[in-house]
Amino acid sequence: MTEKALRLGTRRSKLAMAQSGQVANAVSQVTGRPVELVEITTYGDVSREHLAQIGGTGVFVAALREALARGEVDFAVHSLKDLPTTQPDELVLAAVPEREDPRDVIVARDALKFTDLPRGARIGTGSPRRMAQLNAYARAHGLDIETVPVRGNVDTRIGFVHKGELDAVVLAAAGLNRIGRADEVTDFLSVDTVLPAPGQGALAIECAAGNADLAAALAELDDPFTRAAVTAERSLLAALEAGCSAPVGALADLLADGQIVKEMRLRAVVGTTDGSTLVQLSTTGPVPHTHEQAMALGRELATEMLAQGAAGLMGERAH
Ligand SMILES: NCc1[nH]cc(CCC(=O)O)c1CC(=O)O
Repeated sequence: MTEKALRLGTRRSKLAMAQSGQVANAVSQVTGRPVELVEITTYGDVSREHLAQIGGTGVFVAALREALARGEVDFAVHSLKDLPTTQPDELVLAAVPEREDPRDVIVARDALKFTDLPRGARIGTGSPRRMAQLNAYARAHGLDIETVPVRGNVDTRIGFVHKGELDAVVLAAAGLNRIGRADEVTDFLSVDTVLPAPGQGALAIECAAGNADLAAALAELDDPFTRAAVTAERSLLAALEAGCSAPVGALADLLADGQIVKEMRLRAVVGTTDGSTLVQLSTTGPVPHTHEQAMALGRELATEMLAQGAAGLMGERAH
């Protein structure tokens, strides 16, 4: 006889449904149980206000967490970059699966590359992080671009380009990959140009801390390197006291000598949205083996960035 289905709480957006569907398959493989999707509407899905205005952190996540806390669902899948850095005691990040491509990309008209955009090109992004770095690059390389705030799901954003209202939009590669629209990408932005959001490209699988059996089963989907990297990135974000809508980019990766992994590198940037000032730093350290070591890597880099004036560049604090 089949066991009772596990209930996976998910947002209804195409991206959320795609990533929940993929995780559902993986979870039913490791648990041997069927997984059913339970759709939950979040404030971030219904609000027409700009994300920065509604206060950033966690708007997509709160409703899913409430459903978990009420026991209406057994686990939830979040985009890690949308997850607040403070973890509620009653919930646990049971798994952080292997990360997808962390880069940002552009989808531009006429298959244009970022550096081939014509003078005065209008690029849609509502993200202060993307604005700051794109504008900084443009200033340094004599590009004349205008970043235009946009919001909405991936279809809406790409629609602005197809309708001719914008020359390009900036999106995360991972999101496009997950919804099967990777072929719309016209250029991949090097992380030397635009550092992604902390946690970008990674998913978080969360369940009740009290549900130890489920947490243990879900932990089979955890990728320790991804977990260490995103822990360092999010520790940096927390130490800067910035939220997910703050102009903070961060990416941790492994430095290898041939096949031998030597160190973890953490790169981070904070800047003003006009790109006039960036604080950009990098550090390397031993590959973290514990949560605390990964946290320390992020904290240490944040301390250096704050010493270089990072706090003054973040504008109004997201919470
Ligand atoms: N802010 C919305 C959001 N949250 C997660 C992703 C997809 C990429 C990911 O999982 O990191 C996106 C869309 C985007 O930024 O293009």
